[in-house]
Formats: sequence, C-alpha cells, structure tokens
Amino acid sequence: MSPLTVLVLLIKAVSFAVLGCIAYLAINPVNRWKYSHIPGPRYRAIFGNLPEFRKYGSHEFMVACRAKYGPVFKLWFGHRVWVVVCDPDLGKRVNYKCLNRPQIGDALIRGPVTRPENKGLFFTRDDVWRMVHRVWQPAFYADSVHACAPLMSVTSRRLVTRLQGLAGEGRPVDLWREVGNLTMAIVGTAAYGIDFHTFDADSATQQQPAASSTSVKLPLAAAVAAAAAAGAPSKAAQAAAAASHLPSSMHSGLAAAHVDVGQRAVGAQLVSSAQTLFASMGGTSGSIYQMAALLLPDSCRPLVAWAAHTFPDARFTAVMNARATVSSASMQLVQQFKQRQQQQEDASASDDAGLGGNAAPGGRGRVSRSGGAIAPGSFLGLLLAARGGTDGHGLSDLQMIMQANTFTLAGYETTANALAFSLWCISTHPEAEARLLQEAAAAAQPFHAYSRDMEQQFPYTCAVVSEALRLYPPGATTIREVPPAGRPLQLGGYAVAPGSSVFVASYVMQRDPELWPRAGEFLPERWLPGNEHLAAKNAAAYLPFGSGARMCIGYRFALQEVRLGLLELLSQFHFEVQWELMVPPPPQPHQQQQQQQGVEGGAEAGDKQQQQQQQQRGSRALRTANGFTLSPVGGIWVKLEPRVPEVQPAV
Ligand code: HEM
Repeated sequence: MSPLTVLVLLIKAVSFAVLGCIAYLAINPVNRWKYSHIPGPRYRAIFGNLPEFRKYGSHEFMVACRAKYGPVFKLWFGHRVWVVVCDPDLGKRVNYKCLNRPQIGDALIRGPVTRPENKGLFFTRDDVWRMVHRVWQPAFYADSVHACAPLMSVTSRRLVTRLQGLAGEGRPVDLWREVGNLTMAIVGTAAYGIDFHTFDADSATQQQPAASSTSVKLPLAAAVAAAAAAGAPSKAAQAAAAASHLPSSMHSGLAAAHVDVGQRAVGAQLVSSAQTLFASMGGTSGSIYQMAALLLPDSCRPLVAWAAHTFPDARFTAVMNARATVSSASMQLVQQFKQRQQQQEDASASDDAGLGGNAAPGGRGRVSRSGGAIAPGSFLGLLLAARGGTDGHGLSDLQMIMQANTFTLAGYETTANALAFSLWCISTHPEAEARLLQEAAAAAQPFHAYSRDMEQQFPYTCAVVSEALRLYPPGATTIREVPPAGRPLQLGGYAVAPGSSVFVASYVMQRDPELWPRAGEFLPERWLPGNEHLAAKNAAAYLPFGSGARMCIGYRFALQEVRLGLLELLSQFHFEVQWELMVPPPPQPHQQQQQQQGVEGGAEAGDKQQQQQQQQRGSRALRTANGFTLSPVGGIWVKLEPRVPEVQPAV
C-alpha cells in the first residue's frame, strides 16, 4: 500500500469517526431510549432545552413544564437528561434516599482537586462527605451561631454607615451588591476572625446600572505578570495552585503580589471573584467550554478540558483568575492560622491539653468550647483539629483550602441573595414594611440580644424572610444522583435509572397554586399562627434549604444573618425601587401562549387592554435568573431614603 493510500484511508477513517460522533450526539439514542417513558419536551439535537432556559430561565421553564407534563418530567441539557420532580412527597423521597450530588459543577477542573478527598463539602460524596460534614458541624450548632449574632449586627451597622454616605451622594445603589459586601464581611469575621474590609470606600465593590454591569473587573490582571516571575512555591502555595489550576509558581506570585488577606483590597477582590464564579456556574452563562462540557457526554470532557486550558477564552480565564483569588486568600488564611497556632503553642505549651487546638476570634487566644459549640472565627481551628484526612491524621493543606473556599463562597452568595430578595419584597409592599418597622420599634435594641428567640420576639420579621425564601429561593432546586450501583428509583410511577441526575424543583413547588393558597402573592401572614388557611397544603412543599442528610448545613447561620440584617437596614432606610434601572422580566412560556392565542383568535379591545395591564404589572416584577443560585438579573436598584424617627410610618 502506498503512503498516499494509507493517508486517504486514515482521512476517511477519521472523517467517519467524527461523523459517527456527530450523528450519535445528534440522535442521542441511548438517553432517548432510557428515558423515553418519562414525559417532557421533545429532544432537540445538541442543545436540548438550552434555548428555553436562556429565554425564560430554567426555573420558569420548569413551571411551564410542570403545568404541561405533571409532577415528574424530563428536560434535556444538551446530551444530558435531568429528571425534574415537582411533587413534595416525591421530592422528599429523592432528597432522603439519594446522598450524593452529581458531579456537575467541576466539568473542566483538572489536577488533585478532582480527587474525592479534596472536594469542598458541597461536592463531597459518601464517606468523605460523612467525615467532612462531621468536621464542619460544630460551626453551625445553635450556640456557635448565636455567638455570631453580635458581629452580624455590628457588621450590618457598618453597611448602614456606608449606605448613609452613599445616600448623601443621592445616586441609586444596587442593593444586591451592597448586601454582598455585608455577607462577605460576615464570612470574614464569623469564619476566620478576619476583617475583609468590604465596606471601605476604596475597597467596596463599585457598581454600574444594568447596561454596563455585565462586565467583570478582573482583580488579577496586573498580578499575573508579577506572578509569572515568582520564585519557588511553598507547600501551601502548591496546594492552592492545585486548587485553582494555576502553575504553583504563578500562584505563589499571586499570593505575594496581589491577594493579601491583611490588605484592604481583599474584600473587593473576594466579592468580585465570587460574583464571577457564580455568574459562570449557571450553565447558560459561562464560557463556551463550560457550556460544551455540560452539553456533551462525559466521555468528551477531557477533550473539552484540554481545549479550555490550551486555548482559554476570556470568560474561562476570568473564572480561573477568580478561582485563584479565592484559593489564594484561603491559602493565606490557613497559613496565618497555622503560624498563630504555632506561636500560641510555643508560648503556652502547658495549656494545650484539652483545648482542642482552636483559635479565638481573629486567632487571638483559644476557643472556648461549650457543648461542642465554637467561638466566632474558629472555623479553621475545626479543620486543623480534624482527624480523618487521607493519612488518617489530619486534613492536608489542600483539603483545608477547599473547605475554606466552600465556606467563603456558600456563605456569601446565597445569603446575599436571600437578604436582597427580602429587602425587595419589603420595598414593594408598604404595608408589610410598616408592620415590620412597628415590630422593630417595639423591641429594645440591640436586636442581636434576641438571637435565641428571634421567632418569639420578631415573628413578623421572621415571617417576611420565610415568605421571601418561598417566592425567591436562592437554591431553586436541590440536586441528587440516583445511586449508580443500586436499583432504579421509583418516582410517581416512573422508574428512574441508576446514575440519573434528579432535580427537586423547590422554586416550582413553592409557587404551585395547588400547594399554596394565593401562591403568587407575598403574604408573610401565612407563616403566623391563626392563618393556617394560608399555609402550605403539604409541609414538604417548602424547602429553601433542601432536605435530608445533605440539607444546607448553614441554614441557622443564614436565617439569623438575614433576619438581623433586615432589622438593622430597614430601621435606618426606606428603599425606593428605581424601576427604570431594573431589568424587566421576559414574557413567560405560559403568558406567551396566552398572548398568541389572543392574537390568533382576534381578541377584543377589552382583552388587549387587559393584556397591556398584565404586561405593565409584569414589568414591575423582579427578573431572576437561575444559575447555580437564583439571583436578581441586573441587580436591585434603589434610592436610599434615610428614616427620620418622627416620620416613621405609624400603624
Ligand atoms: C439563605 C441562605 C442560604 C440558602 C437559601 C442555602 C440553600 C442551600 C441549599 C438549597 C442547599 C442544598 C440542600 C440540599 O441539597 O438538600 C445548600 C447546601 C449547602 N449550604 Fe447552604 N444556603 C444558604 C446559606 C448557607 C451558608 C451561610 C452556608 C455556610 C457556609 C452554607 C453552606 C452550605 C453547604 C456547605 C451546603 C452543602 C451541604 C452538604 O452537602 O452537606 N449555606 N444550601
């Protein structure tokens, strides 16, 4: 055979292989057959239901699918199938029966962080999850959380001071971003005992209204050049480099050159990086590579990861930089903590026994443990004291960094969204605002003094938060994987195959008119005694923090933070929503159908007027996107109106 013939044969073979792959992806025979018994929208090659997710948001598209297909249906995310459950009892079954989440968050990650023992709590599985969960738990015992109440109030008041300054300038502010500065500051003090300086005028994240808010300022652009010239990396730098997928020399440079947890700029860097990471994790928003990794079968992931790391686009680079920033900060926190620990051990070796090796707030002194609870700022002490790492002794630097990353990110985004949504609900419901103010005014300050009995002392405030979390759950779905080695999971008459990804659609259930009286209305009263007629018809229809063993570990902490933040902020300001700066919601699938029917059927003038009114009301709604979390699109723009005590509304 001549070389030319071999070449031609080779080209033909490769062409056939490529065409075969494309045909396989387009037809997707295995998944279509495997899930053919479950109802849902028709399969569309390559993209699946991605266009609908982009147009309406996956959460609103699920609402429409629930109405059309019933409580169990499937959706197509490219090649992949999601089985979606919108029934409270079935949802509970999924969350309680399945322990693990599918590995959907880290499609392009390479290196040691992909090892099961190095994942953050959210993505750990099986025995590693059990070990890591046990390590985290004391930080969220009731006593540990109550101990954080004063610093939550004090930090909220620092935001009040910042907002007072901004109010003087008279320009609108994005409340969502402002409360993001607050929740990141609380992570700093409550978890690490460190002031991240998120409120400093020269540090706090600057905001622009919707049109320009999509551009992300990269905090590391300047540092990368310096990083490249960095010297030999430390062990912890190598660990952090692995966590962020940058060469360790570069990472050690990043740590030295740019991210310094002792510096005032760190707060803005962390907030900006967290925003970049969450914005990219939605599946419909990240880089082209992230999208491809989610749409294509698992077998294509190594190829996509190779392409992403070899020819990174701007968004992928931004995500990598953001990961580097967060990991670099965690790395320094761990290093500093260990140094302080060592100094303390040297200074008082005789005190060591029985104290558990934790640091007090800010790393000064020792933590007092009562009933297993820990003092604020001691999270790293828990990690350091942990046993059960890979060598059976303790957690490695990389494991500690990954857990710290998870605390920082999980503690920032969801809580910021929950507080922003609560403030938005109150700002658009004056009667609820008046009632909340009345409750706040009746209590002696400081609010945090009541942290142990918030529900007795501030029932209406707590009801507002519960109702905001019902309408706008930052975790709009919980996700589980049917155990790959087990039997199919029976869900409402459908056998769901082992290894399937199942989404429990909290957002859909929490707004379902069959499950909630006056489901679409913001009615805090439904959470108060005497209003049982407004309560959920099935308690399992409410799961803003998930359910089962994998439910949110930080729920108590988050509720306390949001309630105190709400009281502190609302006692000082009325927030006037700036509608002209808000991004209007798109027509929803069901509304669009109704409109089309109206036009085709030659609707009367009265109907048109009604439609217009509906549209106007719709444009006064809040546009949300469901990425990794549910968040307000383009922010929540308000004018700050400081309250003057004598004009506080009387009820
Ligand atoms: C209002 C704020 C918050 C909301 C709405 C929220 C919601 C959720 C939801 C829905 C889940 C998944 C539960 C499931 O799959 O059943 C979750 C898990 C988790 N949350 Fe939160 N969360 C909030 C605040 C926090 C805070 C402050 C932290 C603290 C660092 C935190 C840390 C975590 C972690 C580590 C997990 C994974 C737990 C595990 O898998 O064992 N969350 N959260």
